[in-house]
Amino acid sequence: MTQRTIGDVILDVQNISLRFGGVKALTDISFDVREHEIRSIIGPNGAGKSSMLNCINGVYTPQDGSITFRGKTFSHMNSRQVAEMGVARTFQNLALFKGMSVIDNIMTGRNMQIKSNLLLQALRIGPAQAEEIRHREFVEHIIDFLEIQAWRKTPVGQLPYGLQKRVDLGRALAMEPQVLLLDEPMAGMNVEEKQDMSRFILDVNDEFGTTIVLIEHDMGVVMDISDRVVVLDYGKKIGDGAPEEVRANEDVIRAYLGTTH
Ligand SMILES: Nc1ncnc2c1ncn2[C@@H]1O[C@H](COP(=O)(O)OP(=O)(O)OP(=O)(O)O)[C@@H](O)[C@H]1O
Repeated sequence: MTQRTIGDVILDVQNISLRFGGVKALTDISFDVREHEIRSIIGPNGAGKSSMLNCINGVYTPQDGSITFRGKTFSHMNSRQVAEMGVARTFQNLALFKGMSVIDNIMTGRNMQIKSNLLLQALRIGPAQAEEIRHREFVEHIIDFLEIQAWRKTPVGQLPYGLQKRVDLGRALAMEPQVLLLDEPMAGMNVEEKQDMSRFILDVNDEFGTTIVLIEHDMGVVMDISDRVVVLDYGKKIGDGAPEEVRANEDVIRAYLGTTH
């Protein structure tokens, strides 16, 4: 990996417990994420990875614990409020508008940044026009960065899966997040697509300075690109540290031996 400066703690997860009826999805989970870091959460199926991401994202409200983002602690915040604080995410099952073009899908990520009122936007006059031009420029920059110029006007539903994942990343980047949550960005990809996506994640982290929290099943990818890794198993944290540390952790080895990962 290139030499990057990892900063102070930007996201602090403290003693999070989450239950669904009798199911304990997460039990007393604590970990932190430092500014500019690539931090991964791994674990076998049903370990609690998506639940953890959904707590950070404001989709689920944990019964216990707190999450502090840039010094602000929240336990009851909805997804929109979390997004406004600077946390964006991509989805395991793509959440794109299949009939809309690549550009228009990425533009939806700019919605929160648009300040002018709806009528001015609809008429494209005055400040709304200037604003639209600015947003459009930013979106074009993302399109160039993700090397998807050739498909700018193509409806997203017509693109191969790997490219759709890239558009989803573009939509999240359009929000100019400080922290980007990636939910299995390589799921369903072939080797080449995985290599491309790994490179884009590293470049986003490097060039945009975005802090990244990543859930991923492909252990090879995780170990290659992460600064630190949290390991969950049955909703409990069983490992936390640099990739080489986690790889040598007996509990982690045991948890993975019984699975297909
Ligand atoms: N909305 C829900 N309602 C009830 N139980 C849930 C809900 N979401 C998750 N769970 C349960 O919580 C546990 C953790 O699930 P979660 O999806 O967070 O794991 P995961 O590590 O992301 O799994 P996978 O790798 O298969 O996506 C599982 O037992 C799951 O069945």
